[in-house]
Amino acid sequence: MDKVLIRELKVETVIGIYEWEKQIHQTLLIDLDMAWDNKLAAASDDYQYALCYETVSNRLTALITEKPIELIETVAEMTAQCLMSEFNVLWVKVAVMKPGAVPTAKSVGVVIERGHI
Ligand SMILES: Nc1nc2c(c(=O)[nH]1)N=C([C@H](O)[C@@H](O)CO)CN2
Repeated sequence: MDKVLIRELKVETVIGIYEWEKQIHQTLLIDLDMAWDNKLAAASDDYQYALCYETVSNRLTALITEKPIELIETVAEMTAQCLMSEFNVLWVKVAVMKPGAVPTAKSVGVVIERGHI
């Protein structure tokens, strides 16, 4: 299965369940594996057939920073639904990491897979 990948997309946003977290911005790091048939883009060398990782990154950053969110699970689900509905991605794996959320862990996070090929 072909994929388009984004690694460690950095999104600064209001995220968390505690009152103090609603007053600050924190960093999320997002990894995306998006099923995409890359054959057509490669054969034609034509951008119109590519899943544009730049456009995806910008759209997801806008979506996630639109309003405060409590759970990183919500971020993961919103991300997956956006990719499937707006970009016609048939399957996606989304990992959302919140570095520093637990002082004794380098990072914590969730991963989901949605859709099917
Ligand atoms: N499964 C989750 N557990 C926790 C979350 C979360 O989003 N998903 N969030 C918090 C707090 O916001 C935490 O990040 C503050 O350190 C706690 N557990």
